[in-house]
Amino acid sequence: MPALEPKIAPSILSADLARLGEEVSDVLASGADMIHFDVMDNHYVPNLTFGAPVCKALRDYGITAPIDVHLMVKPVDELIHAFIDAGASDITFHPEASEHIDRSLSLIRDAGLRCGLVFNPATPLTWLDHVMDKVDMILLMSVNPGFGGQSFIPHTMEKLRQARERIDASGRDIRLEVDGGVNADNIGEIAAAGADTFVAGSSLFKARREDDPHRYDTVIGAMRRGLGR
Ligand SMILES: O=C(CO)[C@H](O)[C@H](O)COP(=O)(O)O
Ligand SMILES: [Fe+2]
Repeated sequence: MPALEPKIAPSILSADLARLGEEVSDVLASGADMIHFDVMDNHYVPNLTFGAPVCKALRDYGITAPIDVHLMVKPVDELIHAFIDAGASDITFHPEASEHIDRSLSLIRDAGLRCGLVFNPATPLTWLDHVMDKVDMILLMSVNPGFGGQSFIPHTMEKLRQARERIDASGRDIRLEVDGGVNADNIGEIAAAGADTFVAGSSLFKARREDDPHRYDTVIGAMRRGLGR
C-alpha cells in the first residue's frame, strides 16, 4: 500500500514562545499541514513544556489546522481528557507511560480524535501487537524524547521499514510519523523508508526568512522538494 499524502508538522517546541500564535499562523501560511505540540512533564522526560491551556489558547487565537499532541507524560489519561477539551485533533502517547494502553487509545478515539502510540528509539514495535486495529498513527522517535535540536538516529530507518510493513499488513490507513532531527536534507530518505508525516522543530523554526520574518516557505519548499513534491 503506498504511503499517505505527506504532511509536514512543525514542532512548536522550537518556536518563539513569546509570539506563539503568530509563529503558528506563520508556519501554516508558509505551507505547513498541521502543528506538532510537544507536552513534557519533567517526570516521563527531563523537561517541562506546555499543557492543555496553551492548546486552547491557540484555538481561541483562531488556529483551525490539526493540532497533533505528543504526550511525553506519565500517567496519560488525565491529560488525554484535558487535551480533548482543549481542541486537540490527534493525540499520541508512549505505551510504557500508560497503565492501560487499550483504554487510553479508546478515550481518544471515542472522543472522535485520531490516536496513536509513540516509540522511543529503543522501544520495540511489539507494543502494537494487540492494538493495531485501534491506532490511526504510529510515531517513531528518531531522537530520545525531551529536547529539540538533536541529531536523527540512523537506526530509525530500519525501524521505519518494519513499521511500514506492519501498516501494510494491517490494510488500514495508519499514518507513520517520524519525530526528531528531520530536515530538508534527510527527509527524502526518511520518506523512502516509509514515513508520511514529518515533524520538524529546530530545522524549520531556525529557518525564518531573512527578508520576511513571517515566512518559512523557503525551508518548507526545500522539504517538499526533498519529498519529490
Ligand atoms: O518530541 C520531540 C522531542 O522530544 C520534538 O517533537 C522533536 O525533538 C522535534 O524537534 P527537532 O526537529 O528539533 O528534533
Ligand atoms: Fe514530538
